[in-house]
Amino acid sequence: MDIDAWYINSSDEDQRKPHRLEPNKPVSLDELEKLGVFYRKLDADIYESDPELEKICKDQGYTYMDIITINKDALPNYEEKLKMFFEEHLHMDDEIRYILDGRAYFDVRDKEDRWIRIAMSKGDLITLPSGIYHRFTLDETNYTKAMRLFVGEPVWKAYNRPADDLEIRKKYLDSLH
Ligand SMILES: CSCCC(=O)/C(O)=C/O
Ligand SMILES: [Fe+2]
Repeated sequence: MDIDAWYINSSDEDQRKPHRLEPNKPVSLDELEKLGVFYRKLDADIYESDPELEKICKDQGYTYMDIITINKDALPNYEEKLKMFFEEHLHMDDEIRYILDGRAYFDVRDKEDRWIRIAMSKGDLITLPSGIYHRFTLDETNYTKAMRLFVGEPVWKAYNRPADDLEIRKKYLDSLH
């Protein structure tokens, strides 16, 4: 399974640009898994009747799913939401997203607090663990459609950084040892 992830520079350029270092410093699936980030590729053309997706949901206990389309015309309060998604934050629960169409980036912090950018495109399913600092942005295509999965009723609340005193953050940091 292949993933395109890399360390980013800290330039103030448009967040939608790749922000690759020169030379590029890629991050492997193994390195991401050590941070608790899991990735897999599915066939998004058959998401409505995909036995593989059904099995994942059953095994992981994902009982909630909805679909969000993120572009200027489809998402109410588009600019405000994009700004919110790009604020560094964490959640009390895992963030599970399955890209059905379009492209986007998730950024996650590594153990040394450096940003890693993960390129997401059609068929990519990602799980970010509860307590990890992260953010989300569209890329320069300005469009993605994603399934959001959840165990039980969804809780969308984001805790912006600093949230270091939260138990979930401490638990996450402990899990890295
Ligand atoms: C692709 S869904 C929008 C992003 C989001 O829900 C979130 O919490 C980003 O961190
Ligand atoms: Fe999030």
